[in-house]
Amino acid sequence: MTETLKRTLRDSSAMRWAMLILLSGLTFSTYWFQDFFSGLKGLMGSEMGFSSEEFGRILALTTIANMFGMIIIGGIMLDKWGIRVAGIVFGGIAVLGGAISALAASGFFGSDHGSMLNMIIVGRILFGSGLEVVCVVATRTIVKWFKGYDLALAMAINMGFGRLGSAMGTALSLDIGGGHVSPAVTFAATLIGLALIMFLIYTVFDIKLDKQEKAISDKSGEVCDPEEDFKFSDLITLIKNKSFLYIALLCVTFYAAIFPFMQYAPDLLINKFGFTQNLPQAGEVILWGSKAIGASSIYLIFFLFAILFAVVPNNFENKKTRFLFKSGALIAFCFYLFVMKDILAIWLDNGAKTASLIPLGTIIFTPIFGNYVDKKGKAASLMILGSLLLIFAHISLSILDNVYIAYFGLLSLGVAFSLVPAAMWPSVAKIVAENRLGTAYATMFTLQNWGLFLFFWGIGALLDFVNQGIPEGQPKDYTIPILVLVGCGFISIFLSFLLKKADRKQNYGLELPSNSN
Ligand SMILES: C[C@H](N)C(=O)N[C@@H](CCCCN)C(=O)O
Repeated sequence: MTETLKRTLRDSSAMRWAMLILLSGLTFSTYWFQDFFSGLKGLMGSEMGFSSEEFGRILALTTIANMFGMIIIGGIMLDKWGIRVAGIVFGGIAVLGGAISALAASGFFGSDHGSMLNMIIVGRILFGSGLEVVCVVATRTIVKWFKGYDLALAMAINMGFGRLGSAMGTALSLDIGGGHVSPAVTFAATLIGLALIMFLIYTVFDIKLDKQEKAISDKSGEVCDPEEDFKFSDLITLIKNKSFLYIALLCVTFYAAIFPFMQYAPDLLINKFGFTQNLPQAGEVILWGSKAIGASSIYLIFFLFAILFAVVPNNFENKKTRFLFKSGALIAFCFYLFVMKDILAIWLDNGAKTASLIPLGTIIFTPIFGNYVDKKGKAASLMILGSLLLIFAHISLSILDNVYIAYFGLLSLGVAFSLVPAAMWPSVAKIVAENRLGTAYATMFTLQNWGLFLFFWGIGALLDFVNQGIPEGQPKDYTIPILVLVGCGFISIFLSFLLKKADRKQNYGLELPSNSN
């Protein structure tokens, strides 16, 4: 687009990506807070005396307000108040929830088992409502800025920030806590506070964009598709739409097999495959830290240049440039792996750090698949493939006992966890009109929370049930709790096929490139 055609902030690519980063702070920090307990499960048992069932209860009750309509209420507020107010209010609720959980874990409300457990749960319920509505706000905001411009890629990058938060929360919480739960909870809650400040900065630009768009529509008499208020009849209409119904159910079964699994994955790797949860010595931390920071900074500089290079218009038109860029990226990555090899070896021995590779891997894969969906389409087929990988992953981590196959299982879980979301979320924007997207995402997230509730709690309770009589600290058998998730994979495949079939009839173009719409 030439300068003369740039009418608003959203027509500048630099501005769009900058807004995405400001917005993604909330995604990063809320996902961190959602997942960081997974790395602390063992410690929560030994330090606070929480059983697997209680651990599962904390996670499950995070979803309780959402199951009974909180996300829908948030969606209605979003429609009424707009992105800015809804983001601030629900981001604020997440901060408040985080703060209550942090105070509870520090013993502020009482240091007995019951007070700690109950008040952590109160904090998590508030946090959970904030997390989900913030996610709807983020999605709505991305559509506002990126419609017509690499929407799937932008959504994938936003999810990448979320996954980075999950990965870092899982991998580093034990180290951040220094062997205690409370500092790790305080750190996680502080992150959400900082992200809210980033969102406040975002709102300044959002106001400016609204003013520019209003001025343009006043001048030209253009009438924009108005955002319509939530009506319950919309819900009925949505659910009656077969493609929407299948994708919403797929969202339930697919995420039920992934998010709950991730909360238990570090403990599973420790119990089933003998991974460690040892904290490194102070000297080792300094040595690895300096090595990792050195190598990562060099790689980051290279990476920033690559991005700069990539955003210069028409750079990739040239075949030779493209080849040079790709070879440079590969050489830099090999160098990076070489420098980091000792750290990687230790990383791959630690349960929480290995489990963090699942969300970490999705950061690379999700934008690649997002870009593929933008350019080539095939969203429904990719959801089928993702569900197949999910089945392989859970079989390899439950009934099989080989650690190398388990690594493959984790890898395929990472690919599935990239493929399905990269294809699913932009597809919703094809099935549902833009002014109904808030309702659509809120409905999907509500249903998804029912599945999460069941499996967050169910896995913990089943784990206690099948390991009755085994004292804390002795290896637990995870076979049956994880095998149950294979069932979710089979239902996901079935739903993906139904979706593909329904799309053929309803012609939403799920198999077509997004950028052609
Ligand atoms: C946590 C939330 N309910 C969720 O499902 N998040 C999705 C991403 C949704 C993005 C929609 N644009 C996830 O895969 O994390």
